[in-house]
Amino acid sequence: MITMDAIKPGDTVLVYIDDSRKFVVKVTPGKILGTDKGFIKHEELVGRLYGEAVATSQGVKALLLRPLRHDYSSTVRRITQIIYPKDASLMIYYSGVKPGSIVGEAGVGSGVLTLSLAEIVGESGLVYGFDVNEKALENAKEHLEIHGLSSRVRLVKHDVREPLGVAGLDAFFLDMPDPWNALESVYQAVKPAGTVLAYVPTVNQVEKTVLAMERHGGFGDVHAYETLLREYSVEEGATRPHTLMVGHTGFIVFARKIMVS
Ligand SMILES: C[S@@+](CC[C@H](N)C(=O)[O-])C[C@H]1O[C@@H](n2cnc3c(N)ncnc32)[C@H](O)[C@@H]1O
Repeated sequence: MITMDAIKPGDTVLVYIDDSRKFVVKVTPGKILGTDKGFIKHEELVGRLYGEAVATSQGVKALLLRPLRHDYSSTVRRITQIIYPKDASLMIYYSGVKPGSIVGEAGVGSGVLTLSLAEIVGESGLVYGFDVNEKALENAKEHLEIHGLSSRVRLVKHDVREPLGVAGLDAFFLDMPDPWNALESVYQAVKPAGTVLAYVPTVNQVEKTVLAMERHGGFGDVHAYETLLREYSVEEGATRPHTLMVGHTGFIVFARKIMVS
């Protein structure tokens, strides 16, 4: 028999009105979700099933969904540029990160990638999230708590261009202006054959990162990628790509740690 979980206090729910009105709430009776399409009292969610719809105070339909990884980018409070799902998904896929992995990340920024990594490494894994900005760490902490993922992440205020004080990591993710200056500290933190993924917005940064990896000598299987994702408008007899798309986000550099002889 298939059992369906009813929403209870403390659960995390994605309240979806439309693509520009998605809200993550930790269900807390007494609290209210306010939107420009009306409000919903949290207690109205308790006992509902995921997948059900409720009406806002203005009678607008809102779906009750489970937050997925690609919802993080549209629901976190953005205090920095973020990594989009099309890039985060490829980076995570190439990294080999899985349940039980121990990974590093810098900078944490708005925490979009941190949330996905925390979800993937599971209860037995760990994410070290480094950032020089205290506000970024506080913001990420708040989001991790809402999603019940705090225990899987250690947030550390630290400049990753300096030694990290951790070793044996399975993978390291870099999203910072000058990843080439963090290569030695990342090299020391990652285990042999571990993966390193850098995300940079310009081709100049790609070149600097790849050339620095070559000069360093401790990185092999180095590649640079760009991802393009195009959504379609589906209408009978008139299905076609959306007129507008996200034309540019950033580039991804992939490498594996190799032993320096
Ligand atoms: C673009 S944001 C990262 C966004 C994040 N990946 C996300 O998806 O939300 C870049 C972050 O790197 C941090 N940063 C810059 N240089 C750093 C360094 N040397 N060490 C650690 N963090 C650094 C900044 O403070 C900023 O929060």
